Amino acid sequence: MLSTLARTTSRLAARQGRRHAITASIGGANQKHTVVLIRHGESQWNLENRFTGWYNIQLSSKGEIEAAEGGRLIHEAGYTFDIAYTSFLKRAIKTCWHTLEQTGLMHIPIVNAWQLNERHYGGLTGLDKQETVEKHGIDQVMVWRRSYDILPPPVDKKSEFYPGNDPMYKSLSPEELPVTESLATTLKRVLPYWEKVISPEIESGKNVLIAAHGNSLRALVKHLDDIPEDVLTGLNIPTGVPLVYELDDNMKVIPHKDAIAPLQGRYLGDLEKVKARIAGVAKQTKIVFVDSTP
Ligand SMILES: O=C(O)[C@@H](CO)OP(=O)(O)O
Repeated sequence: MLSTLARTTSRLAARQGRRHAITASIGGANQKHTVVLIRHGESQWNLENRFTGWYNIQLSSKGEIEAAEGGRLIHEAGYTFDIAYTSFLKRAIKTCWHTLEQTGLMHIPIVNAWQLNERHYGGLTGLDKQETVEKHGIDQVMVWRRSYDILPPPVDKKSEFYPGNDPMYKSLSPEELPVTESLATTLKRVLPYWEKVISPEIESGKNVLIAAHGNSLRALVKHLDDIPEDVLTGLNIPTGVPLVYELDDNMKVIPHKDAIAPLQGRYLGDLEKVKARIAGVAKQTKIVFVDSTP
């Protein structure tokens, strides 16, 4: 009993110390800013291995747990937020809620921005990723999944997967409604939102949480970490793992010693497990060897 109490007390002291360090650095001459990114927990279509994009699928039950676990890690590490940004999609919104619940911050403002949505997967939306490999070949599918600026085939404007048919997007102009997106075109909406809306809030001293998606976050970290296009193709972001960035006065990333290249921010949690989860994202499409021996 006593040892449990002692452990809890020392954990709380460490947490308070870290909180204090963050606050002190914000008040000092050399301001240091913190932003925490988190990809949503596993969705039902991640589980079913389907191209998702803007489809508004819910978290799987494992994804709910991953999101809460991500929030718990953030809380344990002592981070706190003044405002949270998320997309229009419920898998990211729910992840944001879980994070704020675990950190005791359900009262802070949450801003929903369509600009943080997942990249739109065009005509691939809803298709099984591995079946798509069997039909079109791994090289073609990897071009669609990870090339920087090659667009997947467009979605039919009559399809339920075209955002113009969803009342949720009625405030978007026709030019803003995608029929397909590459990472490059995703970046064209993520980056202005970061620069015009999120970054000024961080510069003003606010601690910010961003709960978003694999590819909208790949676009954001391309900018933050200045990742070249050919390196970005190999970057996968795992579900539900917090990714913490510390930024200097000029909003430049201060590299963390535990960062997994090409990122300079650090993932929270057991890094070996994080690496295994990153590999899991890459393995959603794989080459299948057919045994032709008689
Ligand atoms: O299907 C999607 O929308 C994304 C993220 O789940 O997949 P990928 O990792 O293949 O870009």
